[in-house]
Amino acid sequence: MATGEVLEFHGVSKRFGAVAAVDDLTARIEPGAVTGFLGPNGAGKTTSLRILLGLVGATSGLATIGGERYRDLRHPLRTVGAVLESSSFHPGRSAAGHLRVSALAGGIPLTRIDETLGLVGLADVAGRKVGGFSLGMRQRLGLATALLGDPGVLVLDEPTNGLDPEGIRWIRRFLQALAAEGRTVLVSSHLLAEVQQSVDSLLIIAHGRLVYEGGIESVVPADEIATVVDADDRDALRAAIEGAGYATDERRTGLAVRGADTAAVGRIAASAGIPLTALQRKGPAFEEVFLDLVSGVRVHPAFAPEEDSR
Ligand SMILES: Nc1ncnc2c1ncn2[C@@H]1O[C@H](COP(=O)(O)OP(=O)(O)OP(=O)(O)O)[C@@H](O)[C@H]1O
Repeated sequence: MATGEVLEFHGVSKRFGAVAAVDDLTARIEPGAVTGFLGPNGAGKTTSLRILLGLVGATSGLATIGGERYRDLRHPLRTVGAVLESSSFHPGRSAAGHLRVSALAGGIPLTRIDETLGLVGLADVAGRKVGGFSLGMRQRLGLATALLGDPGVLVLDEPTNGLDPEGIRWIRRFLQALAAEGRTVLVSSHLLAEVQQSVDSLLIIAHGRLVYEGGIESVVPADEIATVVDADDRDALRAAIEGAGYATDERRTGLAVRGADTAAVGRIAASAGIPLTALQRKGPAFEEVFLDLVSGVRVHPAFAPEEDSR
């Protein structure tokens, strides 16, 4: 069984002439989770992934997979699988034929061909020419190629680009299952909604710089979130919430609870046996915070310049 590896960027920068495509990127990606690499077009995601995979050299800094640079890995195809683009298949070759070429080149047992085709749901079309494949089928074939060596690390650049909702849902579940097996899954996207629903952890990059690193639930700072909740027995509800350690504020529409999300407040009410008449989240939307972070209007506390402590 493949084991996930930690991925690390240590002060990675890449310049293309006057353009700083990646600017002093330091980040750590853990196994056992799907990590989203989110940023607008041109933010530097693809360049960062290419540096990690040894396809382009960094101007400075170091990117490692399990502590090693890609080029120093003893078994690269068994360590990391990548899908960077989906259009590079020879149209006249079958799906199985493609995997055969990759398996032979990588010294991977040919029995993996049928196994990976089965994994990605292409077993029935193994002998069909790729020229007639839909975009979704090509994405699946790209994934099958990446999985041939049963790697513990998967790196995918915009895997849901151009897919229909069913294809997006399939990839999302597939990646979550791979992470649940303990693999490291890093997936880039410029689509906020996509990442928001499908990743456990998040890196946000803008103009080559990291502007957020952490759990998806912490993107909106907890102290900006409030929950407004109400019950026929408002006094009992207030007592239960305050008993759980949260302060409440009386509003016309109910009690405002700072620093607690709807799930937390709902749980408190349920365990106190209080039926709710309203439960509503208040505070900035994830998208609003994301746009502020990438435009620089907002700086996440962890990335704020150090304050003068005098
Ligand atoms: N080979 C190259 N030569 C010159 N400039 C480049 C090269 N590759 C990338 N760039 C520039 O570096 C910056 C970052 O590009 P990159 O492709 O890494 O961004 P991205 O976040 O992956 O964007 P997208 O979502 O559009 O793919 C852009 O300004 C891009 O034009």
